[in-house]
This record gives sequence, structure tokens and C-alpha cells, in this order.
Amino acid sequence: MTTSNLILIIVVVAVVLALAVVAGVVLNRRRRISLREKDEAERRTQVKGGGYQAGGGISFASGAATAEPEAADPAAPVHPVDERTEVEGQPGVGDDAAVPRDTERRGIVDVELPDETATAEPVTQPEVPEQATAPPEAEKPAAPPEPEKPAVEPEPEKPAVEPEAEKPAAPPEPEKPAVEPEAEKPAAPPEPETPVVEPEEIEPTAGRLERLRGRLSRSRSTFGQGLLGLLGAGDLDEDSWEEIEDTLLMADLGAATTTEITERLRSEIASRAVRSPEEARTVLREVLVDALGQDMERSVRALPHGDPANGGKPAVLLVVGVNGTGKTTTTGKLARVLVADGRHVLLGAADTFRAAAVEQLATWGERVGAEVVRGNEGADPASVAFEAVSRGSDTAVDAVLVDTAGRLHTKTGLMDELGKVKRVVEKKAQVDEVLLVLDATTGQNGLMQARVFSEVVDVTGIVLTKLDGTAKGGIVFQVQRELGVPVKLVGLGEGPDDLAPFEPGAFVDALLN
Ligand SMILES: Nc1nc2c(ncn2[C@@H]2O[C@H](COP(=O)(O)OP(=O)(O)OP(=O)(O)O)[C@@H](O)[C@H]2O)c(=O)[nH]1
Repeated sequence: MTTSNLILIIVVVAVVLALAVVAGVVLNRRRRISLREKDEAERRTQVKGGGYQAGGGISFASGAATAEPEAADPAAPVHPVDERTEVEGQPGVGDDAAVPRDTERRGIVDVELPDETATAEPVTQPEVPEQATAPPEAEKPAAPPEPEKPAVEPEPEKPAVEPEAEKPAAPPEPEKPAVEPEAEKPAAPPEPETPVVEPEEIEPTAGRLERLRGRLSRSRSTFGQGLLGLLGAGDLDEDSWEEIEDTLLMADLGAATTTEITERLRSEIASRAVRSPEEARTVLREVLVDALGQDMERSVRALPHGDPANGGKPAVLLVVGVNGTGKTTTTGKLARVLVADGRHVLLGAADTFRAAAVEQLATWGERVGAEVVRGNEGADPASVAFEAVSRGSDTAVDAVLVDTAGRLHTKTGLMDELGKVKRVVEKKAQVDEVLLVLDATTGQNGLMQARVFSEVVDVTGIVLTKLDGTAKGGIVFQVQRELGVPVKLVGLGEGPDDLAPFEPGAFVDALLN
């Protein structure tokens, strides 16, 4: 090999190496997204998110038009149980927890479905004596006789549920009237009762979200500001994207949703040639709002089927969930919203595990002037629920809200009992809405609860409570993705009016602004 050939080869190699280096740099630049190229003036012209400005109230719908839950949410993704993404080690129906919280409080009673002759009077209503006959039980042909079936509570003004056989009769509750007068309702049914508590003024639902926006500050400072900080920090390299993923995971969005959102962000930012923090914010908002399912039907089906005054049936809502998530509080808050909307509401205190829960709901009823149908502690919750719905139909209310006892999703007997409550109610009326109340502070555990409850009672909507006390507001993304069930309401505090409709755009704005 001559010297000139050697030199030639060296030159060719050098040129090839130089081309490779240049190509590498170009590719690297393309992957990186510099957010420093726009000047300040242009940044200031960028439109920011609108804030948590949902000015409307909670929207209600009639169950009549949406009798079938699936039909009501055509746009909702279907997530069959078979497609669960994170089921390892997690309980399903049929699994028992080692030591359920409830066991010490109350044993599980094998409650028979009320048969036709008994269902009509499952809960004693002194003022409604005609509810004393019912057809035979369809689902339980060989049901043993229930000697202890609803017996009329001796107290004249207090509707009470008949205690069950193995349950000692609850002590009589002396002077607490179960039916509240409807002072605020112009179209209140003819139930002129002695007012015990003056119904209090209810804050209008319109504009409520704006007021509660600050309650999301914990999620905003970690999740929202964390993402904006990363996206606006400068070049988005692999490390940045990993941090973005970590931020999403820590906010409880879950692995699948995190991956989906990160990939979408990367592709949108690259394809739109995003070059400024404001553009990145716009893309982020869009991606997050889309991930929350803007088109999901979030109306609460609490409007009656026809005019109750002319034979129409009230809407029936069941409120379910594990212990302490905020079911009773949510039931009371929702009653306030309905009453403020001019609706006539009846509350069913089917949480018979805990006497205090019944009292708690009765207090909510008093505060808004809603009648409360209650049972003694330990009474058959299905009977109380049934009686509440019967009473609601008889008194022509617009909606019956049934508060159920907290139950661990891992406790098979309790979940079976819940399924039974729903079946019994359905003997009397269509259940329009099953609201699963989840405590947002419980993170992944809330998701497990949602899965199991959803299998047992066909959850139609989620109420995410205590969002004011958590930095993990991202659970909302995951719950909806996993179940295809929309978050309809959010609890943002313990106050009576701290319940707001869930609106994806407003929620994301509250996180990012
Ligand atoms: N910070 C905050 N607290 C809430 C919210 N919703 C409910 N709570 C509180 O959570 C606690 C439990 O609420 P309850 O309504 O009694 O819960 P529950 O699910 O009915 O409880 P059990 O009947 O025992 O299953 C109460 O102290 C409520 O004030 C909310 O949105 N934010």
C-alpha cells in the first residue's frame, strides 16, 4: 500500500467519522426540546388556562332516559375486568381480608330478601299503614319464615326498621322526628310536620368550584407545578422525561396512565415543534384533559322519572363505599345541592352498622328539611333501603338518596349484603345511580375498592372525597381509566357545601394554575 493510498484511506475515514458526529448531534437536538427560544414578550401573549372557573352547578339528569348505565355513557371506555392492568396481589370478590374492620362492630346477618308479603312493610312506617303486603320473593323461593319481619315501632312519629331476629331490639329513639318539614321547597309534598330544626340556607351551587379551587393546592404544588417545572425548565432530554413519569406516578396516576400520558406528551411536543414553556403548558393541559375523558357523562341521575306529583317515580341513588370514605357526608351534601335546586329529597339511612351514622344522616336531613327513613342499629339495611324508596314514592319526592354502611371491599359477606340491598331496592324501583365514594387520600387502595365494588353493584359514578387533603389527585385519572366509570363529584372539604361537580378542564386548570 502506497503512502498516497494510506492518506486517502485516512481522509475517507475522517470524513465518515465527521458525518457520523454531525448526524448524531442533529438527532440529539431533534429529540431535545428547547424551551428557551421564545422571547418574554411572546410568552406574555400566551393564553393561560382559565382557572377552576366552572361556574355551573352540579348537573342532574333523569334516570328515565338513561336507565342502562352503559347506554348513558356511550363514550366511556369499556374496561372489562379481564383487562385489568394491575391486579397482582389485589383482592377480588370472594377474597376475604384477614381482619376486617367491621367484624368487631357488627356480625353479618343473613338477611332474606323481603318476599312479596313482607316487602311492602319492611320498615315500619306508622303513618303509612297500607304498605303491608307484598308478593312472594322471586329470588329466594325456599326462604325460611321470618318471624321478626318488620314490626311496627310503637312510637307514633318515628318510622323505624324492624329489628332482625338475632339482633337485640335497638333502644327506642325518643323525640327525634324522622320526617323533616320541607320549608324551602315550594312543591313540597303534603307532609305538614312540626318543624324541629329550621332548615338552613344553602349556598348556591353555581360558582362553587371557583370558591373551592384553592382546596386543590396540595395536588397543584406537587403534581401540577412539578410537571410545569419540568416542562418549562429547558431542554427535555431523557432524564427530564423520566422525571415527568416519576411525577405522574407519585401523583397516583398509575403505570398505564402515566405511560400513555408521557408518550402522548412527547409526540405532541415533538410534532408541534413546541419551543416555549407556554406552548408546553398548553399541550400538557390538552393531554391531561383528554386523559380525563371530556366526553364522559357526568350528570348525576337524580331527577325523577316523570312528575312525581302525577304518578312519576323518584330517582333512586345508592351511596356505597368502604368505611370512613365520606358516604354519609356526601349524601348530606348532595341532598343540599338537590334541595337548593328546588328538589324534594328523602334520605334513607341504611347504614345500620353504626347508630351514629344514622344520627349523622338525620342531622343532615334536618338541616335541609329532608325526611329521613331510618332503622334501628343492626336492622336489615335492605329493609331500610326498601322502605326509603317506598316512602319516597308514596310522598312523591324527586329523589331518594340511600346511604349504605361502610364495608370493606375485601369482606365477601359484606359485599354480598350490598348486592342484596340493591336487588331488594330494585324490587320496588329502578336504581338510577350507584355512587361509589372513594377517599382520594387512600391512593391505590381506592382503586382496588373501586374494582370490587364495581363488580358487585354496577357503580355508575365516582365521588372522590378529601381531595383537599391530598397531593395525589391523579387517582382520578386512574380510576376512570380502569373502570370506565366517570368521576362525577369531588369532595373538597368537610363543610356542608364543599361538594363540587367534577369537570376535567376546570380540574386540570386548578392543578396547573
Ligand atoms: N377533608 C375532607 N373531609 C371529608 C370529606 N368528605 C368527608 N369528610 C370527612 O370524613 C369523615 C368520614 O365521613 P363520613 O361521611 O362519616 O364517612 P362514611 O363513609 O359515612 O363513614 P362510615 O359510615 O363509618 O363508613 C368525616 O369526618 C367527614 O367530615 C372531604 O371531601 N374532605
